[in-house]
Amino acid sequence: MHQQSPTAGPVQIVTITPDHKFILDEKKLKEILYHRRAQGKKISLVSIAGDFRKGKSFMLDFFLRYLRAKNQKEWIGKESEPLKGFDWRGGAGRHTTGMIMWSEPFLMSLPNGEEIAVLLMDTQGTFDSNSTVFENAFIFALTLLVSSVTVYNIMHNLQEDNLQHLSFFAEYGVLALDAYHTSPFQQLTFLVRDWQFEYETPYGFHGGEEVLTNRLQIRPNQHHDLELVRSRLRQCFRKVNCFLMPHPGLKVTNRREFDGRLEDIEKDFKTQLHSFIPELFRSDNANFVKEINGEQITSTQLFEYFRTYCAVFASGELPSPKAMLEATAEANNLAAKAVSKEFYTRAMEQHCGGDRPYIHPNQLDALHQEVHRQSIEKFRCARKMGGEEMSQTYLQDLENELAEQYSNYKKHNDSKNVFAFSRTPTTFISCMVLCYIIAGLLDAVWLGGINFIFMFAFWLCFVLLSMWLYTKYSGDHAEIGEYIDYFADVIWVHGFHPVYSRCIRSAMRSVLGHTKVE
Ligand SMILES: Nc1nc2c(ncn2[C@@H]2O[C@H](COP(=O)(O)OP(=O)(O)OP(=O)(O)O)[C@@H](O)[C@H]2O)c(=O)[nH]1
Ligand SMILES: [Mg+2]
Repeated sequence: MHQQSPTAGPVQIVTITPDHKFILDEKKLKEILYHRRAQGKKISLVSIAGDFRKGKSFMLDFFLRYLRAKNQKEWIGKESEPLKGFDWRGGAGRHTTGMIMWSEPFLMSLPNGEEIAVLLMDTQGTFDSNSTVFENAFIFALTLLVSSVTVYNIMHNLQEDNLQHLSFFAEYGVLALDAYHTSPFQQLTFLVRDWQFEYETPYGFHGGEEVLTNRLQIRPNQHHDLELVRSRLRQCFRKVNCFLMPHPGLKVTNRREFDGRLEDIEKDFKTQLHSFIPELFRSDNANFVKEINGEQITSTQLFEYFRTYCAVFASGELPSPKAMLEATAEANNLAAKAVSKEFYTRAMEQHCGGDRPYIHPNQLDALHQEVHRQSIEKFRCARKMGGEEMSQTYLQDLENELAEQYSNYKKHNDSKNVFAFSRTPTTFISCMVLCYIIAGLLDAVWLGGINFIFMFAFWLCFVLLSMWLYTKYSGDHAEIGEYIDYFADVIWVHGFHPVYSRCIRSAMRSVLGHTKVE
């Protein structure tokens, strides 16, 4: 795990307006997901969702401490240190609004040594008096869709309404399961706060599993809806588990001046934090890395999913599970396209980016052909949802975008060619002068018979130079101009340049008076 910069902090990526519309801040989200530390890496997004005023942001700050401490045993911090990071506070009015992500990814290693980027996200609490049903559903849906691990924070007990809340997603999940044979959601962890029945069921994951099994049991004569949610939940979430957390103590809940310091928190709570958080961030958990359609995705892809899902929800109504499935397929193609385009850009930047010198147009073209081929191949090989027809549309888009990028690289490369622009006429004029002098000298020593060779070279240079001038100033037959440039390059590199460098070196030797100038 890497050191975070001192400016790292919470960033609002989704804002909810007073008229209950939401706005995705693509620029800020892009800054996080395209952070240099996350580039090209697989991603894990751990989020927390649930009712308002139930200690979600507070809990996230402990996640933050764990990730910052780089696996140290004493990750939980000092006894008198205030708890900071995602904003949390006491009181009855809701605090977090929209969706908030930590500005920098954390790095973790998978058991096979591969580094992945881990992100944290806080969400607006549901069911406060200001938010609408759609708002709640939107927050919850988007969180589940983009996260690899969602912590569903609930108070006191796992109740029927908590399960009902998930019924819509279960329906979508089953649809996706039928269509693509892979479960769309990964890990759902119920986190029961203030568990009061420790005498009956112990704190921790073991107790949680007991409660969960009990609640998910299908009983005879149960209402059809209740039965459906239960049967589907385990099907469409790849992992569902539950953790029972003790009450943190009265100083935490009742004191206005409580600032999150550990010395004010009950020992039981701290002990359970030690068992909950390291387990939640276990990198050998198969569901830790975000997957869509059975493929582990990178941060670039996640960005496309975010955008597409937000566009689907923009109508202001919760879309049907079928529409969500279509959106996922669309996002899946968009993400594959983004990865291929990123590959193309990165490879081209390496060879002809802003800080690279001018390269010959033929060389640039050969580079483009090869990188383009690989980029298209990458798109074709990516697992895509939505069938061949949908993927063809996106392939065409990719082709167009790559062609546009190539034309920009060409223009940029040409603009670096100031010297090369003057090199062609300089070379030809020098050749002509040289040929003319040699022909004159030969004439003077009565060897005029072989003059025709030099006069031929003279006129050849003259014709090439005229043609070159014509192509440059008229803009016609640009490829002929490029060939002439190439020919002049060859003469320059193999003829003039070595002679010229040798002259400079010997001139320097004679000026400096020693022989070791290279
Ligand atoms: N009862 C109880 N209170 C807690 C717990 N953890 C933190 N709190 C307190 O709950 C209050 C709200 O904490 P936040 O983290 O801001 O809660 P939140 O769920 O993020 O609230 P919203 O952002 O408004 O949705 C604070 O006073 C915390 O001290 C807990 O486990 N149980
Ligand atoms: Mg909060």
